[in-house]
Amino acid sequence: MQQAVKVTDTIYWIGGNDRETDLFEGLWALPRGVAYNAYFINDEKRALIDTIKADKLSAYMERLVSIMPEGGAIDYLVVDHMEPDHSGSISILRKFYPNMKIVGNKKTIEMINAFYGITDGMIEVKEGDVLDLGRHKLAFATIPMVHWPESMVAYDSTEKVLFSTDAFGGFCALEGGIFDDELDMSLYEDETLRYFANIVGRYAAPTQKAIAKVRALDPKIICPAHGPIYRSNPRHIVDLYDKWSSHRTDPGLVVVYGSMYGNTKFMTDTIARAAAEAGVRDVVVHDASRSNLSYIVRDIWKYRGLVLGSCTYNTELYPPVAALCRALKNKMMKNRVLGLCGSYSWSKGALAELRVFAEQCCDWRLVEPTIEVKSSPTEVDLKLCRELGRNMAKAVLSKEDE
Ligand SMILES: Cc1cc2nc3c(=O)[nH]c(=O)nc-3n(C[C@H](O)[C@H](O)[C@H](O)COP(=O)(O)O)c2cc1C
Repeated sequence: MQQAVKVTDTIYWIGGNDRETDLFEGLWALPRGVAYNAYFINDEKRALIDTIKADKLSAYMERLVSIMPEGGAIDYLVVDHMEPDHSGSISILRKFYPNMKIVGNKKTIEMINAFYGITDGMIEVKEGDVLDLGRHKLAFATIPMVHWPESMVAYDSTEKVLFSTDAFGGFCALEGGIFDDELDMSLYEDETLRYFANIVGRYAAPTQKAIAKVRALDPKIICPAHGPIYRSNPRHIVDLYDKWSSHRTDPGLVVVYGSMYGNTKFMTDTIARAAAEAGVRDVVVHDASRSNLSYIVRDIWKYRGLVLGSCTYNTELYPPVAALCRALKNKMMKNRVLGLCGSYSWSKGALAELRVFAEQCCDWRLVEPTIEVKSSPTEVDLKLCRELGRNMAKAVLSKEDE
């Protein structure tokens, strides 16, 4: 039987790892899996913090019963977030523990009804309300749009433990360790940025508000709904989320191309080489057809510069590049510098669409020259590519664009 893991003497991790789902939300690659964290507080009143994706319930239940007295009851289920990877087992848990009260805010309660048809046995909490479990007192704070409108955190003031739901979460299953001091955090930081950029990033402004609330609490342990539990350095993950959600970037360049026969790729490779020669150490090149969008978006979130290159496809932008532009507009990223190039053979199309994209991203600065090539780049075109690479390097390394 799988065992609960102690977070403190009376708080336990009862989550599960998912290495079977290939695409989170049907979109985002999960080569290293994802963890769904949930917690149990063993006090005079027993409380669960969140449930788990329905097909992972057996792991959750095994861990829970490993520390429950036989036939013991659960008094409360706190629902911090209604996305089904956390709420998916509410109905079955309610059947298992019929007297368990479900604790959520007004929006949570509406959603529980809409998702699971549950209308009774609920306790509505508001900002600042406290649930008394005995020794532990759980205070609730809403963090709307991090990641859904009903998202809230629960803070145990007794042990200074914050249950932070999707805030401070990350991809990657918990590989043996579950705490920040037990894991290779360089891997988890990459996977946490990839999670932030793709799942929470659009809601950067609400994330900033959530961070202000969390800093005021100054928790000793942060227990997110995905990824490691932060107990050795909880401020570090708050600082990282703060950096990412305030659009602070590193001096690097992401180069993304959409190319069928290599001509556009030749242009973007030439730009990347010129940027490297001009001193940009971090240059990341993505083939838009092959890299999962989540990695491209992660790297664009990290670095200051982006070069987009696309061939023309049936009068339009090449479809994987169009999908990326659409995703980037949705993310509302700020404070980036952008270079563009495109190719065509008869009617043009790709570069014009990239220029429209640049105008729509009003917080991005367009770096010249933009380059449009007919079929294959000539020596003159390649010279312009090298010029763009050097100008991107200047913009990326300049302090003014920070
Ligand atoms: C299926 C297909 C559709 C294309 N549609 C257009 C088009 O609508 N307008 C145009 O000017 N060129 C069009 N082209 C030509 C390419 O955009 C052009 O040859 C470009 O240089 C190819 O770049 P690449 O080598 O990076 O794939 C098309 C090419 C293909 C294979």
